[in-house]
Amino acid sequence: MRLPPGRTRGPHWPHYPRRMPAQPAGSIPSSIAFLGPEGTFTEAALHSLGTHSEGETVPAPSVPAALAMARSGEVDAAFVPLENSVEGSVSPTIDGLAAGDPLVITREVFLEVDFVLATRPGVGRGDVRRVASHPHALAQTRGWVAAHLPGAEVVPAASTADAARLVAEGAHDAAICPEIAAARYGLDVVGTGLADTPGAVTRFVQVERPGRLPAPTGADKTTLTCFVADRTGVLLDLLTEFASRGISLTRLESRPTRERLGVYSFSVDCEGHVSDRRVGDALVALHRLCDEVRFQGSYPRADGRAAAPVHERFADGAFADAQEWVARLREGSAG
Ligand SMILES: O=C(O)C(=O)C[C@]1(C(=O)O)C=C[C@@H](O)C=C1
Repeated sequence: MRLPPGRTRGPHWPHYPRRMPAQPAGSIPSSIAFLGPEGTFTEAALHSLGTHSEGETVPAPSVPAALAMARSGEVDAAFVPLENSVEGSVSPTIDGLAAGDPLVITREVFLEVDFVLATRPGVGRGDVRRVASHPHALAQTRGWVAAHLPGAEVVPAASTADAARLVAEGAHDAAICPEIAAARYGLDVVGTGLADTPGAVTRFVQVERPGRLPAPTGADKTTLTCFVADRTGVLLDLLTEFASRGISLTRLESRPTRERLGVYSFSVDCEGHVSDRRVGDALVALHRLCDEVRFQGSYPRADGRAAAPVHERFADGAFADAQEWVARLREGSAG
């Protein structure tokens, strides 16, 4: 099962891991930091786009480090995991985008993830006493590890590829990682199909300093973080602004603000682009309602799902008509 020596990248990149269909072109920054080291799912997702040569992609040791590189201008963009269909959101990304200098999402990519067990040549599955991986990967393979490596110590690593690198250095016995990471660090694959839920998908995002807003495509998403006062019904008020304009949410979660226990912000993905009148109108309302709304980008959706049909009541023309009507009233006309 071991890949031939030296076969790290190249012919197998386009084939594995599998990218989800309907990837939009998006904007192409010239340098991009990704959660590294080489061999992570994040790197695989980035390369699956086929838009970057190796020299333009820079491995970062962590999600906060990748975001810091984009904020400082050391690179044009960062590419990081945001959520997984089994394990949920990647909190260093959600929280890292909600605080600090603004960054906006300009592209999303979905990648199916599955894991292998990788060891140094000669170390069998029965020899594994310490197994390492990224916490999200450990969570997605908990059942497999309990069944096949009972009693092994489970150690978190900065990424799946970092776990593979540490195994190659002798720090741990085995890594749970992508097959490409096993190949990259010269490890043997001694177990495949480790995911407890086959077909799991991770969503990755490209983020940049504000300045480039991807053009609307008709199938877009907008991401926001809403900071609200701690008062009864505020979440209902917030949701009403979307529902009353026919805007479907694709993700909603609360995150602690770190101010004190019980004070949360809401991280929201909704359908539509800020240049759609209904989305712009909802943002106007949220700006009034919330202590702060952080706009985190409008970008083409890449999950292959069609946008929910927009009722004519919520189409751009309906908003334009209504605004013109009010303008006429303000000029003294009867409407
Ligand atoms: O460690 C990696 O390979 C990553 O790209 C990170 C990450 C994550 O953050 O969830 C990405 C996909 C998998 O779910 C496991 C780990």
